[in-house]
Amino acid sequence: MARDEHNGFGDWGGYFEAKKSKLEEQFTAASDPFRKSNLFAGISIFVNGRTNPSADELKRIMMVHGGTYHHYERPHTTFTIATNVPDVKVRNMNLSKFISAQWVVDCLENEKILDYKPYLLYTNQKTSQPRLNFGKSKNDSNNDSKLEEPPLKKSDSNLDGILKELQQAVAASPEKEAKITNLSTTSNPSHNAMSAVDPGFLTEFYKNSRLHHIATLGAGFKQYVCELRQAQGSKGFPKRQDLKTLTKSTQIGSVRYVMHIDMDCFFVSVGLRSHPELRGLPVAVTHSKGGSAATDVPVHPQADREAELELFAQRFEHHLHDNIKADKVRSGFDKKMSLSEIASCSYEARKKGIRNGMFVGQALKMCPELKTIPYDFEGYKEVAFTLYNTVSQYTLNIEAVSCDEMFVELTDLVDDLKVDVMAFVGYLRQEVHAKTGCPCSAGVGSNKLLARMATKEAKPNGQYLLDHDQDLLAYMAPTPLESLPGVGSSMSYKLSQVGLSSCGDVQKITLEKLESVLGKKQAQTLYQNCQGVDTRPLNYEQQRKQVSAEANYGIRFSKPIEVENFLRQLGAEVTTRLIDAKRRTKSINLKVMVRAAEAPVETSKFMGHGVCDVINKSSILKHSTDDVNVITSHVLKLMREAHLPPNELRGIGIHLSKLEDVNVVRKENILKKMFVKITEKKKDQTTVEPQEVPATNSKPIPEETKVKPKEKTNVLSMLTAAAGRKSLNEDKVRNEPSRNYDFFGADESSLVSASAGQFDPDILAQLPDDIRREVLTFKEEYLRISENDETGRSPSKKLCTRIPSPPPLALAFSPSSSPLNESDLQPSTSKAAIARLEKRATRKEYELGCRSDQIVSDYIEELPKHIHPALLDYISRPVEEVPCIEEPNFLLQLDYKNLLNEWVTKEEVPAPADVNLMHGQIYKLVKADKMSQIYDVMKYLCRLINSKRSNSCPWHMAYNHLESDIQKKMIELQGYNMHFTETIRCYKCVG
Ligand SMILES: Nc1ccn([C@H]2C[C@H](O)[C@@H](COP(=O)(O)OP(=O)(O)OP(=O)(O)O)O2)c(=O)n1
Ligand SMILES: [Mg+2]
Repeated sequence: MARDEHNGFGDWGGYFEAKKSKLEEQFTAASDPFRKSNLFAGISIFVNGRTNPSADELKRIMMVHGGTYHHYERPHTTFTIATNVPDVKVRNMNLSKFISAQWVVDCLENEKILDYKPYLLYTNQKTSQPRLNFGKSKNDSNNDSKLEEPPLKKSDSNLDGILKELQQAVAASPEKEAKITNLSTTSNPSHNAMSAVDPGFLTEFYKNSRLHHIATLGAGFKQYVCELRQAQGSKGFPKRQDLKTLTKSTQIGSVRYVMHIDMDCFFVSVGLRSHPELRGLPVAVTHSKGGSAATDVPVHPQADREAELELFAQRFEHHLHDNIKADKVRSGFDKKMSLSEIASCSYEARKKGIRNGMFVGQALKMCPELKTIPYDFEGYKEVAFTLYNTVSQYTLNIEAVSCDEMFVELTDLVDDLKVDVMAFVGYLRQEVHAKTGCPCSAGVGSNKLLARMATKEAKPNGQYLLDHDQDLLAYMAPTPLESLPGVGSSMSYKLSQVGLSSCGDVQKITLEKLESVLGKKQAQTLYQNCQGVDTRPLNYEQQRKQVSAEANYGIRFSKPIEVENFLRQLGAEVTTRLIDAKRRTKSINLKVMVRAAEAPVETSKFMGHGVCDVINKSSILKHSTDDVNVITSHVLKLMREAHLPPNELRGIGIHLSKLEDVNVVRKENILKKMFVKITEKKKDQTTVEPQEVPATNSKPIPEETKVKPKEKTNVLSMLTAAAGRKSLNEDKVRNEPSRNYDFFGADESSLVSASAGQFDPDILAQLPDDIRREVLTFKEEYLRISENDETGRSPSKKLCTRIPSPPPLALAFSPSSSPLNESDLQPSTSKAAIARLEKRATRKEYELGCRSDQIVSDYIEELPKHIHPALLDYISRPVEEVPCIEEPNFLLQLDYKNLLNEWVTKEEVPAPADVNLMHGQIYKLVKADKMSQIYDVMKYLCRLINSKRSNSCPWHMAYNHLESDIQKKMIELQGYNMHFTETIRCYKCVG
């Protein structure tokens, strides 16, 4: 199986291609002896009609000055030289390449390649490349008859929204672009800088954010394919008729063909269309202007680049096990080098060791002659649409991956037309190149994995078929594991720890061994992948699962009101995107990047985010929404709950998930039904109004969203923790005034909704007398303990005895301990569904108001670190009355997951009795040699705990304690350690 360089034109096409190539070869051979200069190196011309100088003279000029003369127009012809061309021809031609012969003459005279734009024949904007005006009517321009038809299918109304957004995003004036570019290079940042406080910041930020453009385009094309498929009906593919002339297939029987197609150095290829003089050179697309601007970047006097980058590197190494990123960061130590990233670099640059994503400063060290070109977001969009529209003429079995990449199922097409698959691929690539002026590569295999592998072989500007009779094991063997789908830095680290780094390594071990490292599901997939097997189907109708808006540049605030204003803008932005996607959300997540305590205040990348801790907080809604007021008010509430000082914020994002289609008729709400039943059952319990009513929410909170706490301990925890937090905050603020900010009472902004540290009198008033008394007693005691803490006496014992002890797990065995019966959960009666719903119900209660686990955990989080061991002692202390569950071991019961689920989701702090019980049951499993059951139990338990709030430290401690105990027992009884794949993710209590 050799690389298929065949152009795919089959019998008739092959002749012309051969002829063209021969003429080119003759031309090249003839030119050498007469070569005077290499002025036109990398440039090819085709002369169309009469010109002055004549075609012969132009040919001679090219010959002696290193250029190429094409006797026929080729897709890769750089320019078509002409005086004018009849309209009828123009319609099928790429106008961006038509220039006057005078350009050749002037280049020769000036002895350098001049900008060709002033010589363009067919454009109404002589100084730039002709632009495709999406959404603009044909009559808008006098020259429209001469302009190429936009390659966009205009029937698509939703797409118009995406396009409009993109169009606005790329319509930045040059001055504005310059302003943003200067942000990273200005020597006096405070004068020119635009920060998130400026009202126009967000618009400006998104205009210039490449990641925003890539993400928007990628999501847009997934939606585009869906809509093309829905609009397709029974129209068929008339363009398939053109393919009937292709080489016939020699394959007998049905063989699966999946194609992966990807543009070559996409951003660079698009950019080179307006910079042909740079073809063949090392080129990179980046915000940095390159040259001295990239090697002599002014840095804030208080920024400590080395310290900051070392912190970054350590985080990459220790948390993500990503040495590549760590090395990249360390490469940026040089004080004056630009930290702008290279979005894409040409293959000539790659030969010098430059890679996409590298810092410009570092790249310039490797290749000082590297040329940098700016972004052309409009161009990327235009080419991407042409790519998708070209493929969709032949088939709609397309899985959009990103703006420059897709998978295409070719099996039906090839069967239908009985053509050679690679002949089709060649034809398609030629068509894309001819229409866009940009090369692409394609790989074909019997599944997605192999198709993508084949593309790697094909690049640049080629195509490759991984034959069905190829020895796949041998082919896959050298492939590094991290290049397989789903293998990220942390999984590849885990694998490398047990000596597995390539597919060949995995091929040599058993599946069981791999399962003990990764767990069943991941191991099975990886095992198959390493053998070239990939069972993933192509996903044609990818529904949007998440919509987000995030800014991690320019985030500098000093007052809560500024944060609030910004959140309102971001809320509006994310809601617009949600509406454009025709979706509604049920889950609102606020992601905040906060300067890490050890990170310098001034970041070395001006207005960048520097080293941060990431905090995520979410609200789960009862009903889906696309109302900007609802979304914004939840976001404000979440920010308020985070208690973060405005000046420490470095990045803010809103992520909307659990999306529902606006058009889908809602099914009966099972949860609502369940809540009603629970409420009925708990008529005797106290009812408490939700603590917070978002100030900005114009709509009243619906009756059913008001919270009914399950147990008095929740209310107690909430109230006592508020007091505790206040006291501890005061304590901390004294030592470290800029952190542990409390939005409450800090400013007269509308973020303020409660007075600091005080029990809400309204809630207090609604409590039954006995609880109120307990709360007030507890408050006094807590404050007294805090004072003791200040004087250095450990309050741990007292605190621990006051932490509400939930009922032991043993109670969970009694059906009456749950507020739910199976009948409450109609129509589903499966136990898994019950467990799921219970978990959701519990979570929902927390989100909607109680948040008891959050409050207690916050409270524990605030405790001085030295108290953690005491807390662990408490959790793991031997309990005299360990509930006696002899046989059968509940961890061997079918529904053990339900029990664990109930235990973990319902309790803020694991009760010692329960922890003891778990230890006892697990010991029995160790003794009975039930390793896979221990593995499954621990994995499930760990996942449950990790899915709790990140600061559920008592649970983290309990789990880690359990795990280390198991290892001890393993060594003692079995003589070896178990390998647990799940670990607790908490940087506060583990480390
Ligand atoms: N982290 C990223 C990933 C991608 N891109 C942009 C620039 C790329 O040109 C384009 C397409 O990404 P590819 O991974 O396909 O990379 P290229 O097309 O540049 O190179 P290749 O020829 O390897 O496909 O997306 C980016 O700016 N930042
Ligand atoms: Mg690409």
